[in-house]
Amino acid sequence: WPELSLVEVQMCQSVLPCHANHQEELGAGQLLKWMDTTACLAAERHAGMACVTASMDDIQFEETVRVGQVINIKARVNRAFNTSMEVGIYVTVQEVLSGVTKRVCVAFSTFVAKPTGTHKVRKRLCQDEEMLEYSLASERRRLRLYNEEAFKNLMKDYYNLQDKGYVSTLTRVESIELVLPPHANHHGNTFGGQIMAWMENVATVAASISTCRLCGYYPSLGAVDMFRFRGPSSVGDRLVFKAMVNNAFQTSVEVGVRVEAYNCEEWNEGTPRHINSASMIYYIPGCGGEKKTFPDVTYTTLDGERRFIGAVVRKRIRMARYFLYKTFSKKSVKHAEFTCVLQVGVYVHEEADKLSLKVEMKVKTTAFYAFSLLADLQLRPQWDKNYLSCEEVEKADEEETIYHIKCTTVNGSKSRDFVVLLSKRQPCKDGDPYVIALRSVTVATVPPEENSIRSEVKCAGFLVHEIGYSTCKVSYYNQVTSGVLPYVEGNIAGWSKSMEETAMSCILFLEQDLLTTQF
Ligand SMILES: CCCC(=O)SCCNC(=O)CCNC(=O)[C@H](O)C(C)(C)COP(=O)(O)OP(=O)(O)OC[C@H]1O[C@@H](n2cnc3c(N)ncnc32)[C@H](O)[C@@H]1OP(=O)(O)O
Repeated sequence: WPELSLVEVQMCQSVLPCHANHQEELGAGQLLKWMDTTACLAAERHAGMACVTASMDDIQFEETVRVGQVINIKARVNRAFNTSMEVGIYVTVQEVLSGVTKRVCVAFSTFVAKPTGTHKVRKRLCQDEEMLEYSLASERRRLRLYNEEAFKNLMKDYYNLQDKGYVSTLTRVESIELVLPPHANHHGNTFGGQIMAWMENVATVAASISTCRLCGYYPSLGAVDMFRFRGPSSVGDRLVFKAMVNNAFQTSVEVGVRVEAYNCEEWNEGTPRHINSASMIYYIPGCGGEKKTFPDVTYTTLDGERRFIGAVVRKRIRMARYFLYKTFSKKSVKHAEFTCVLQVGVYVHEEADKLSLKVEMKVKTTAFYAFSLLADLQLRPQWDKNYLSCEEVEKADEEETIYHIKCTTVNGSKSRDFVVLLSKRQPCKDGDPYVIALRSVTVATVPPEENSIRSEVKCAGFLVHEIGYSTCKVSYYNQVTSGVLPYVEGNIAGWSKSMEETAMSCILFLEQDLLTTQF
């Protein structure tokens, strides 16, 4: 056996019928409990003192675990900050007879040393092979501490057009638990994992109302959104769990759960403490890995609307984080719709280490007009604030021109420049789009400059479709390279809306130009 280091803890559990649901599958709540306990033991081992769970990042469950299999949970302190630590949790399942092992999920929890706010945890020295995880831990910390603000910012821009579907309040579930000593640690605090297990319990009932009653299928928990433990609860508290379906997407539903705690006094006065809120994402497993579709949901109250739109925003942020985590682990194949704000839609497609972006814009101008303006790259600094300047280098023929683009600096690094060939084509027949394609080229007349990083555009451009009288759809595509990434990473991670802003500015440019030409 390799020695476990002082920052690692491992737990092994045989999955018994008492851990499983009626379908003989391990309940996600039970798994979350084991994960939280293992991670807490790793944190306490490193800190040398008691710790509490502050948060658990998004988790995607990749495998169903069944009775008779063996679960292995490995938790390791990736990085110690000030009074908090990030613990990485790696869960696998093993088929006992064959020995085949599969990954169930990877999660990241933050633990804070207790008593909180006073005890700094010692920094951890790491080996070379741990350096990547160590650096990524601080990136993840940035994402999780910014999560609520990113959510609030994005909420301002979303609206809903859907008015059909079953009313979400039909799925409302409420349950109560009394915290007893077996539910708490030796300080009397309710275990975070126990709270997550109770939350999963009510969320599953709410999801089942929408799936079993309306479609005749049992739901499975596919992912949990970031959990934040807002405040402690302890032995003797009554915990009230309220769950409801917030929104249904094509093959998933989001269930929101709110937890309120009352001690005896608060119980008599009816003044609860809000200690936790989380969102859980369910799907209906079909045959051959296909997922079944869910019926639409709608709402009748303002609170319902807030939850409905909130689910769309959380999906966007979750997909952004998922992409970043997957990039770290080099495993991919994902297609995600990011936003649909006003006339702009932003999409990402990720496949085999390639990330592509698509921005769709609905523009009130003719396709030919939009095409003519977009095909003149020297006009782009007027609407794209990342472009400092763009000069024509060479015109090969009517359809092909080489440009030198100078871009702004990002994240304090040097500015970047690109030398690109722009090729434009008009439609051959009705229904075909106008095409503008961009890719990097090397030309002797524009050598790399010392104060700028020469970067690459692999495959980018615009497709312009006529969609009616004086209206067109402009789709912008970009296969993201390391040179382009700094300009779009804020969008991918969910903390910036620069792509939507640039798209809005492009729409204004294309539409205003038409106005000034007409009058
Ligand atoms: C298996 C046994 C373990 C358990 O189950 S423990 C029971 C479940 N957990 C709980 O009851 C904790 C309840 N929550 C709390 O007590 C407080 O909210 C908590 C976590 C102490 C944070 O209190 P605050 O007043 O916000 O403290 P603070 O602003 O001084 O921050 C202290 C350190 O915590 C970090 N933190 C706060 N909220 C976070 C979050 N959502 N995600 C990740 N990290 C977070 C914060 O960055 C700070 O870290 P650092 O000192 O800079 O290293």
